[in-house]
Amino acid sequence: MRGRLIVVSGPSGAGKGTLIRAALEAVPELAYSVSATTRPPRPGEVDGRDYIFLSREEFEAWIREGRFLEWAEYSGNLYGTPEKKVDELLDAGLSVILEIELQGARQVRRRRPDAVMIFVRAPSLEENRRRLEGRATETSEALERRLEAARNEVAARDEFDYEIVNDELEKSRTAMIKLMRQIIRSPCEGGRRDAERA
Ligand SMILES: Nc1ncnc2c1ncn2[C@@H]1O[C@H](COP(=O)(O)OP(=O)(O)OP(=O)(O)O)[C@@H](O)[C@H]1O
Ligand SMILES: Nc1nc2c(ncn2[C@@H]2O[C@H](COP(=O)(O)O)[C@@H](O)[C@H]2O)c(=O)[nH]1
Repeated sequence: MRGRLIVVSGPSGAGKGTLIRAALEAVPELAYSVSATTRPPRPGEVDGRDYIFLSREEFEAWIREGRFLEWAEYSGNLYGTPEKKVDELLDAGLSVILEIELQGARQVRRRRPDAVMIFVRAPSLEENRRRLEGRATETSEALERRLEAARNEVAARDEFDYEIVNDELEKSRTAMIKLMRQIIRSPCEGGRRDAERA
């Protein structure tokens, strides 16, 4: 049986990656879609595992060749989901998580109406700011750009099927794992489904 396509979106710093890592460790039927980006690697990031790091010219060639399921410009860099790999994983019976921002999530929703859409946010924008500051991966200018984008993203949260408010970490990890198991078990019906808030 083909796996489910699962989009996890929400502001930068909300904790998407943290919750996705917990779900990948706990649920063997899940796979992670490795995105391509023109953003430079952060210390510790590995090409092919965290991202496929491309130059802008290479990324634009991939766009022309139709290799992306979705792509978007975010905070001055390009990000995109290579489509072929996603379909290979789905055909192998795995459910595939896309960790992507809002413009990309909307594209996936249009192109793959059977995708399940999950929104992750921090309990407040102030807490989101604290997390981004604590992660210390952004310049102050980039951090402000990400928080500006976060305001628009939070305003769009009703476009999603499920929402996880990532407040207390252990509780959110448990909610994410439970939700992933529930999605994997549920039949693929296409279109929107009843949104049980996580
Ligand atoms: N519930 C939580 N309470 C406190 N800190 C958290 C919580 N969840 C995640 N964090 C921390 O917040 C920071 C941002 O988390 P993470 O990198 O997972 O966010 P993200 O949404 O994946 O961001 P990006 O979209 O930029 O990749 C990290 O330092 C992480 O350890
Ligand atoms: N539209 C897409 N957005 C993506 C993709 N891969 C990651 N992202 C999102 O970009 C921002 C910034 O990520 P960061 O690693 O620089 O912090 C974040 O919201 C990611 O979810 C993608 O393939 N397409």
